[in-house]
Amino acid sequence: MVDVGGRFFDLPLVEREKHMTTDMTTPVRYGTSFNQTKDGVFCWRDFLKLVCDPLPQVLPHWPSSPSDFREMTVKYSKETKILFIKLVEAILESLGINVAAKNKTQQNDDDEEMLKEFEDGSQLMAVNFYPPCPNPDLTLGMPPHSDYGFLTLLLQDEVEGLQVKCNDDWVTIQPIPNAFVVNVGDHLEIFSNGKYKSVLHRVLVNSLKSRISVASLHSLPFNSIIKPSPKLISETNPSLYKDTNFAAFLEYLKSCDSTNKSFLETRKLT
Ligand SMILES: O=C(O)CCC(=O)C(=O)O
Ligand SMILES: [Fe+2]
Repeated sequence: MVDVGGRFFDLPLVEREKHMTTDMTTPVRYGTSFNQTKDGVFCWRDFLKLVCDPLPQVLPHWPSSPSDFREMTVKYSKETKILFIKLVEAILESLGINVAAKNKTQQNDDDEEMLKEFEDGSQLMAVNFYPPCPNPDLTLGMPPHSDYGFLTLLLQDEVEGLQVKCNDDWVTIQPIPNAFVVNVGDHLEIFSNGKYKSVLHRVLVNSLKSRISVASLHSLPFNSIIKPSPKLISETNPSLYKDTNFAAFLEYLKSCDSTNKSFLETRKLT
């Protein structure tokens, strides 16, 4: 995926810019830091964002060049979805929401229903390309942010750049070949009523090497309400977050371009 993503960014600009749009709702969006007209903050990054579901509807919009792009990306998105579901099963179990139980009871039916919602969930893929930067100290590849979804499966090439905020320090995440970094997103923080914390991260650039990463963002279906799991709420454990949905998130993005975990902050009840 890193290879075919890299070949997309090697294409001439006329080919890439066919996918350039300011419409946030299209199934494919290309953007380049060298040709931004609106963004107040410039990041040293080009990106290609692909909505991955429903596949039959979105696929015809995906880039048809390089010629193997669609085939490779479909395969990759399906494999990452399978991994995401496995991780969700483990996370639900860790929260005491046991979907693997074999005994059929009303409760297990509800839990299986929940897993089905994740299987039908939304997936967005962001292929990020960070060109070498002559002044790496003056900019960032990506400013500090947390991902909005449930989990992000992030694949990086061998060039370091990703940093995660740990206590008050930025910690560089060394790339491990063919391994994923799994980032907790805002929706999981809300769903777990704060037991999991979404992670603040940013990307540094360097003057020598370009860098590629592929982020696969997963959450519940686009129309779902994201709220703390009722299984985790009681009189002694009240809900700490307001119900939210993607529409609220998109509204927020339109209304301001601020970074950090600020969307999540707007959803907190305390
Ligand atoms: O390039 C990276 O390592 C991180 C990318 C990222 O945070 C994102 O696409 O949301
Ligand atoms: Fe991110």
